[in-house]
Amino acid sequence: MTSAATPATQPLSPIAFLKGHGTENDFVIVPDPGNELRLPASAVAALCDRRAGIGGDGLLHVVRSAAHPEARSMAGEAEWFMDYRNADGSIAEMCGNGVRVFARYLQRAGLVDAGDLVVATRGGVKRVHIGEAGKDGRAVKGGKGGEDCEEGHITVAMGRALLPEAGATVTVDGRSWSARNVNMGNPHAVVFVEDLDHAGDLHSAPPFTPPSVYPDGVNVEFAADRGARHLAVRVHERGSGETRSCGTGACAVAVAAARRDGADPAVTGAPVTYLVDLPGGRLAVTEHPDGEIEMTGPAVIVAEGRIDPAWLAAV
Ligand SMILES: N[C@@H](CCC[C@H](N)C(=O)O)C(=O)O
Repeated sequence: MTSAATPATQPLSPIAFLKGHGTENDFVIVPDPGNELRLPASAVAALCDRRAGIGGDGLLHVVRSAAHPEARSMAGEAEWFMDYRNADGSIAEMCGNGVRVFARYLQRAGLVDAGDLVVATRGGVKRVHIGEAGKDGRAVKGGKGGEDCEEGHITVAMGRALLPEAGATVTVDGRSWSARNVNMGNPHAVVFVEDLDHAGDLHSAPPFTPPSVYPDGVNVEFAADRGARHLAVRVHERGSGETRSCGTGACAVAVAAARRDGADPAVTGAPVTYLVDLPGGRLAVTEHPDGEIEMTGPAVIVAEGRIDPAWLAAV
């Protein structure tokens, strides 16, 4: 995680924001096409504060790629850059639920239509497909907020997973498990447990992971089998704490489960799909023989409003 480069002054007029979520992983969305806002870590943390701010697991800063130093090189491919921040203000490479909500915002704002688009992220350019209401064959049935999602589900080509050989140990409240190390652009430690309650109270006892293996921190997923290619997951996110869902985490769990189950698509030549149930809803994750991972789920905008610029400048 690094710190953000931001302009020195804040505009004085009210700043537009929206609030949205994907399987209850919730975000403050701040449209800023020209990258004119000053959003240091303290401002992001204040906006994401659930009592003194708007509240969210993270913030989606919506910027034209050409206007952001970290995205300029992707501007020829992708017009929009998802400048993603965790709730504590730290920067992450990728956010799977965030990129669906980001696409939903672009659609709602009339900046893109349903169908295919590309979004620039710190983890590279991601291909996104916005399904049309009621007729998209990729809809995930049975998920909370799933089939009822008005505007259709959104599928993201998340890229390939890296599976470093070096494993790690995850410790919660004196109990330890060996974890599978999976990188989805951002780091994940996946632990298989028999019962998700074994992860305990992740708020008061967050997981400990060795800094020698994860010097920049890590997202930790606890996964339990629910049936054939069907998993239930709880997640403790780097920079945000326990959240109700994590898209990159669901992908990491699905890949780790496929390797555990001897279902590596690169070997079998057949795609493999896992349903991943998180406290906030269901995601479907498909790994293809070329290694590409597709994640499908809902994305909802719930509100929009204005931020007081004087308040933001003072936090
Ligand atoms: N909730 C996200 C992941 C957000 C970033 C993560 N906390 C990190 O620091 O890597 C998702 O849906 O993938």
